[in-house]
Amino acid sequence: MLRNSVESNIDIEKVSSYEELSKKAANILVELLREKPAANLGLATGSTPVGMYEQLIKAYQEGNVSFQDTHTYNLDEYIGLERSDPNSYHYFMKKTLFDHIDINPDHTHIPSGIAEDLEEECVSYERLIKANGGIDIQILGLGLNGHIGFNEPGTDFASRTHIVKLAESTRTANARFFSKKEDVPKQAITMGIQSIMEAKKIVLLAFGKKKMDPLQRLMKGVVHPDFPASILRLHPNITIIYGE
Ligand SMILES: N[C@@H]1[C@@H](O)[C@H](O)[C@@H](COP(=O)(O)O)O[C@@H]1O
Repeated sequence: MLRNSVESNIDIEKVSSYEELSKKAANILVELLREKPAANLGLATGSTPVGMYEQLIKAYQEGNVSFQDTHTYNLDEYIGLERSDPNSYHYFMKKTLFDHIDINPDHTHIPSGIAEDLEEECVSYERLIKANGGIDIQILGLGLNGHIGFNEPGTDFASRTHIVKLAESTRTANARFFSKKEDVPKQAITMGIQSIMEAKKIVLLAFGKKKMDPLQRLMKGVVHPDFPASILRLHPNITIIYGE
């Protein structure tokens, strides 16, 4: 699919600090949860949403929000890392958010990268999201090569949860969290592009100079699998919060 000039209805908000980005993003989720405490949140890892998680914890501690009835679905996980591995996204989410709020651990869902049958894991993860009514708001970061979740360039726009081979550039970008690049897994399990596009609302966060080129490409480039995030322009309800 190639499209050059897509009329876009993106709600785009520029911020002047990372703190402002984090507060705005957290507020969107807090507002949703006040209206719909049993909402399904689609969550992301990476460094960009960390400040938003801090704000959510603060909102919880101040009594402004509860997660008791909330369900969460994470985008992705590395293949082969135990849940207790500090580099796994299970560990990241537990330490960064879940351990600090009143969410029921049984309501937090992350694809398993150590499932015996990974293909079956993909199918059941998709099924789980659907069975619970779909994602109300999906938080996304932006990979430098346009990846969303771990959907690397070339991923079919119709993809659902699947297993991916990570791009070398992604392994290099994420090596900062590992002691050496060779330790970065070569594969991951990720919600697909179609699974992401089915979220009722998407909030994409991008902060820092190096994210400005990919963001520009998302906003103005050709909508094409070579740059997976470009598909987001076709989502009917997307907010982008960015700053540098
Ligand atoms: N799988 C994650 C993505 O979901 C995330 O958006 C991206 C950007 O991360 P950061 O926010 O650290 O730049 O990193 C990883 O590859």
